[in-house]
Amino acid sequence: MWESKNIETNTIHGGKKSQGEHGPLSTPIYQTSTFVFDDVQQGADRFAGDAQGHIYSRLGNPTVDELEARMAVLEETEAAAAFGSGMGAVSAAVFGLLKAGDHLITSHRLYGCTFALFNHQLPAFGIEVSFVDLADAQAVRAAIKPNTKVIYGETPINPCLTVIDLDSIAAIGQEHGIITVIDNTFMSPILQRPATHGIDLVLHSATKYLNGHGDVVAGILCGPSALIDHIKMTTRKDMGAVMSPHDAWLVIRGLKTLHLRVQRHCENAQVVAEYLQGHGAIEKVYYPGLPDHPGYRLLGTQMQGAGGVMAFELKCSFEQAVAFINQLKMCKRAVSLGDAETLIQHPASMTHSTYAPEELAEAGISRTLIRLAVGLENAEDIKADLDQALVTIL
Ligand SMILES: C/C=C(/N=C/c1c(COP(=O)(O)O)cnc(C)c1O)C(=O)O
Repeated sequence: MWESKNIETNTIHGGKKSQGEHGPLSTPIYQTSTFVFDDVQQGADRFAGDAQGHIYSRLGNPTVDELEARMAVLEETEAAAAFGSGMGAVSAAVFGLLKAGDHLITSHRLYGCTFALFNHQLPAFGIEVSFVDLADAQAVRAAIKPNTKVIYGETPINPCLTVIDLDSIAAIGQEHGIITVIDNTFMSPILQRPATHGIDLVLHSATKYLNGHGDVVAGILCGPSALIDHIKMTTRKDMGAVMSPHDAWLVIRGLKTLHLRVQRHCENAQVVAEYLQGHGAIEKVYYPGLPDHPGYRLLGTQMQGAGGVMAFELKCSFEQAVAFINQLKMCKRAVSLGDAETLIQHPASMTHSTYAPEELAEAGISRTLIRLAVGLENAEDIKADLDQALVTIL
């Protein structure tokens, strides 16, 4: 298995197992639900963990195994587990690490369904949740209780791109014996590797940049072998949010161009963010690549680029903001991000509609906030499409 110190090479070769029986360059798709045993003893030994070998694709599949090996190399962790969606990874992680009576510290700013899981489902299972500003180390420390087991956050955060200092969160976790989990979806390992800052588990909606072509819903969790194996053999095996071998094959293919795509997303986003910041119809642009963004100071250290997603406030009414989005011709009105196409959406009524009005206000999500996931098109075309739509609200 070839491993380079250069992530650009590892997106192509890292974690690649042997060539296999016929030496295929492209990883074979093991499109099978189950695996045949030579005899009863072999089956029993595999179930008991006394023998290597596959049993059933909910427990592991050769194509999925290879994706997991590749992701562990890219995030610089011992192991990884693949899931049928990002939320599959989120739920397997928290239910694998927490039980009734435990306490989770998380952010009041999260992707909408993650917020809904933490705000509604976990308490129903007797798990206490505190929502704090994870960018405020004092607030995090103040929230710690004797039963605190996990600190969970995203950085940059969906949808306003708030940035959390990974070294600070990792230090708090290590000081107090609390497991830290960071959702790295908005960065990808190309721009940020939380485990290298001491974060225990790194999570992705592989639906986004990792796959990068808008044709897979998937999730990944990277971390120490002990934690990953525990989650695989409990909340993934028994809750069943497994990734299909075909989706694993598609994500492996996506990874091979990840470094090129992320670079282009960042270049385009910087051009578009600066264009928007200078436009008379724009109140505010939230993008870590702009000097006025609080996360700008972490560029070049924690983050090797500002990413492809930004949010902005329009100087207009809600109705005008809707008219602006509906006026766009090339940018696609769709949720998700990290795809070749530029995608635009309205968090308050879409990805973050799980937030109550007062919760939206606390998270800084207004009804005129728009999230833009900049794609791989020529940046001039993206600007031209935005420009022709913005004139409708000037
Ligand atoms: C429609 C979906 C969006 N996001 C999802 C998402 C997930 C959940 O990932 P799956 O969608 O379950 O793969 C996890 N973590 C983060 C930071 C996310 O943004 C969206 O924002 O547009």
